[in-house]
Amino acid sequence: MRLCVRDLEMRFGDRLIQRDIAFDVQPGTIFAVMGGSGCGKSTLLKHLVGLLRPAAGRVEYDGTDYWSADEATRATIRRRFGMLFQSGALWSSMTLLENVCLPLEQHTRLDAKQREARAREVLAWVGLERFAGYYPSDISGGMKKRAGLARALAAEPQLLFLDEPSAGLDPISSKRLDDLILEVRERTGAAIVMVSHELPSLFAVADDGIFLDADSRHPIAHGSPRALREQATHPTVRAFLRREEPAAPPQPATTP
Ligand SMILES: Nc1ncnc2c1ncn2[C@@H]1O[C@H](COP(=O)(O)OP(=O)(O)OP(=O)(O)O)[C@@H](O)[C@H]1O
Repeated sequence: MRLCVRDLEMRFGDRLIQRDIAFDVQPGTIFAVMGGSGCGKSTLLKHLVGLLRPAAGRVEYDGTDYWSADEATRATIRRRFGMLFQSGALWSSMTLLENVCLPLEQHTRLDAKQREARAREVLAWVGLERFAGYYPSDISGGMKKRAGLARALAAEPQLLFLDEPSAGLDPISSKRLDDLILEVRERTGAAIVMVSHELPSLFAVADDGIFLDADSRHPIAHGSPRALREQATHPTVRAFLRREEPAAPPQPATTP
């Protein structure tokens, strides 16, 4: 499924978060949403998945404007999404298997046996087949992220939204998750939109992306994180991707 965003403006009440956002994400592309803390990355994801309505502009899926469509069409579009949100923790009272079965109950017509088979298949894919009967409290942070990814993948989404997938993980678990994300793209051909602060992850997986600026409240760069690291001229983008010190603001002239 192709995602196309045009002239998007996001507000909370009177407060402008970002404006003039425009980009396309083709199937099989991993697209990064970058920017400093509080610039509106998670808010953008919520606009893309239909949780927040844009103040202006369009979010189109395969040419259909999400917010102009009727509710039945929107629901059909949403069924093609898989989501791994920061706050979208696993249900603590359910085993990993039950957690992964849940979206299959909601979004597919598979019977109980087929659901379990599919859930075991995706758990095996993320390396958690032996832990299907465990509760989230009994596994590590990295394993929880992988279980969350399994749940997001269970119903074979065409578009996968990942909010800070590797936040809080050690470098080895983080690298493992990056490899999984690349494998997901390889196996499913899904488009993946990912919010991340983790530079190694961004450089390893993303093919394209957008950089949102918290000060000017609009995008200031567009391209793959690797290319932007080499070519971006904007000091904020360079500071973020190259860990350079931002340019010092001009100092007022001092008079003795
Ligand atoms: N429901 C809300 N109501 C009002 N303001 C909000 C709401 N959610 C977020 N904000 C504000 O919108 C701005 C953007 O928040 P958002 O969480 O999207 O930033 P972010 O780029 O994802 O930040 P971080 O990298 O720290 O997670 C912030 O100033 C935040 O305080």
